[in-house]
Amino acid sequence: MTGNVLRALEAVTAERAEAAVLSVRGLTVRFHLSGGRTVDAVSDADLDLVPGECLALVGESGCGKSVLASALLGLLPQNAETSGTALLAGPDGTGPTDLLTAGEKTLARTIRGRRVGLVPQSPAAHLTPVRTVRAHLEETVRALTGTPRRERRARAEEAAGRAAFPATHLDRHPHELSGGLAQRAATALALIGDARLLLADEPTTGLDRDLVDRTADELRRHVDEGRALLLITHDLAAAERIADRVAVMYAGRIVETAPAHRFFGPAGPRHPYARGLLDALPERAFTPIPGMPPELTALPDGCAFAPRCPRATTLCATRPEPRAAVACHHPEHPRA
Ligand SMILES: Nc1ncnc2c1ncn2[C@@H]1O[C@H](COP(=O)(O)OP(=O)(O)OP(=O)(O)O)[C@@H](O)[C@H]1O
Repeated sequence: MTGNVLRALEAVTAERAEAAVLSVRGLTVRFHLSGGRTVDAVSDADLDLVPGECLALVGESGCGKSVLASALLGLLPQNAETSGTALLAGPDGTGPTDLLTAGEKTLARTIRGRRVGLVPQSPAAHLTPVRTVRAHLEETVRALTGTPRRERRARAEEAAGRAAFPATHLDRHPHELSGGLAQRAATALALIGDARLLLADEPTTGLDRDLVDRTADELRRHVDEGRALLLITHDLAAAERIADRVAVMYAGRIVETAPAHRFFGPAGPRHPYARGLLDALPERAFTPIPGMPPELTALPDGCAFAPRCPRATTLCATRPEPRAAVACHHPEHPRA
């Protein structure tokens, strides 16, 4: 890659960071365990999300995706040590908030639900079993918007409508809902605060393919209305369906970020791990990546994927810095 191309890419990155709803730099999360051991769950992650864009964060189970999301929401446990910045753009001309240093009071009162909407991993578990969907919606309308009692019913129905939750099912309890409807109820709750950033953590887990597609399409609709969506998923088919860009995580690091059309298209990803993930899909080569991810308590100094990588050389004993959004000493050539 020539210096000019690299400079052009850097300029695009700087421009994106400026327009970003969320701009994360050097996000690192380390858990301290008893006996002095540590878990490097997220290392030096950078990402930007602009309005009207969906970024899918993908990677195998345990690679740090949910920890990254929890860090953004200030929901990490006490034994976590965090560094870096995660700037959330302020509403209408006000300055950004660093989600990593904001206090719990700020996060609870002004961020979660209001400026960041969370679409949870298991919607049924997220809903209180003894309350109807309407009661959930009205309570969230009250808590987030301070709407007077007489208008709450209409606001709750509006919120249900925005998430395509049927008005006929509003008086049902969570156990009376199908997986798809529970997902829509949870999405309706996430949309009430009208947050510009939505964070969806494995929103399609446990759904059948048809429901995965419908949930993904609904989330895309909210992106098309101008929201930014960080979609955390190990479901590459869902990511392909709705993402504009894909960030691939391996052993706590983002190893490649690419436009979705290139990542899933004929050119393919450039990091050997990202290519391995795609090749492992049944509808593609159906060839699993050999070996297992490393323990996050004992990460090597160099590239963590090297022991599983067909392209590894002695150079990989040193950590590859990201170049043109790929952290690899020997990136693959585009397939087409
Ligand atoms: N409180 C904690 N203390 C110590 N380690 C933790 C803690 N929470 C998470 N971890 C570790 O951090 C790593 C990343 O976990 P994370 O849940 O983010 O993975 P993930 O990519 O979201 O996986 P999945 O798709 O299975 O949810 C894992 O090794 C996990 O065991």
